[in-house]
Amino acid sequence: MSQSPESPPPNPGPAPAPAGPGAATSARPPARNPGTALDLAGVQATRVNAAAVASRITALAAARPVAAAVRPAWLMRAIACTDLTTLAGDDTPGRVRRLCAKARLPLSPEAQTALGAHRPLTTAAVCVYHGLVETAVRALDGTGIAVAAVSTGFPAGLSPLPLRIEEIRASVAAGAREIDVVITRAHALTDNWSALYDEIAAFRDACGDAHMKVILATGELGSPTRVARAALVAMMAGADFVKTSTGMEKVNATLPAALVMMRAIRDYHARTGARVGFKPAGGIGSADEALAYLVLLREELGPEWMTPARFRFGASRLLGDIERHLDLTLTGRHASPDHFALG
Ligand SMILES: O=C[C@H](O)COP(=O)(O)O
Repeated sequence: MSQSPESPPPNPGPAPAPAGPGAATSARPPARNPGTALDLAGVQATRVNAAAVASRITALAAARPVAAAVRPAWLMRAIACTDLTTLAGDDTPGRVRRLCAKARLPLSPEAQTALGAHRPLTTAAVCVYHGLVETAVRALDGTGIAVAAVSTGFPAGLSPLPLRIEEIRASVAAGAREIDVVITRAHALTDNWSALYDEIAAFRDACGDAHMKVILATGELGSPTRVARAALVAMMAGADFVKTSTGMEKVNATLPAALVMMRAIRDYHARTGARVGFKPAGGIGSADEALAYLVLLREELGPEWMTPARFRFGASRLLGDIERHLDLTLTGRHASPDHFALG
């Protein structure tokens, strides 16, 4: 198993996606990744050429941008694929309820109509710490918007394993339909792939019917090869999504890390037929960044991944910037930076 970012598919530029704004905000993937046995030889054989990754990302930046005519549809797709997140020490039930109100109505009905949305637009999920899961579940009741909980001693993931597993179970019992788990980085950093596999498999078992996103903390893994190997191990252990970052590392989501993870997802799909989702998270705050990730996603994994079932942004600030962009499209005037503060 090897990645070959040095030979990317031809770059067609971002052909306008019939984004179907507001489409399918159901947060549940159509089928889960059952996982496989740990293929240690396959993991160890995986190597990534960092220079080739960099050159692919440079080429992407130089390609033509998403055409102005279809930017609103792409940006509404970004909203539909967002896990609207608050993960702060001073989170309160009131803040989470306001965030949930924003998740239910990320753009005004008038704006949605003017932008051509075919059905009501919502975010895919609201992502909170365990202690606020019940508040979010109540606030989102009847909407179909999932509550995602960060569990397993987020963000460092260094609490005792039984406590991390218990935290997952508690979040599921409280109503979380999605669980974002963090890996023990030391397992990846010491090439202890079997320990990493066992840990993630135990997390998956504790998740039960809740879908599991595995956070690799790519900024702490040291090399793209290690990112690719960790992503593969996570998928073999049953990850429904692989996610870049907690938002708390010094380096969070990056396009190079995203490319490496998308290629790992592609490899895994080719080997098993399972379509694992991808979630870039941490530090993604602008509409232009969101478009860059969506273009990369479309080129690397194809349009069938451009759905909340297989793609999410983990973001606390992104929605505000997308709103400003869409407002500019509609009014021709720039809103003040704090006009769309929440989200
Ligand atoms: O999982 C999501 C991240 O924690 C969000 O990070 P952010 O606050 O930098 O957008």
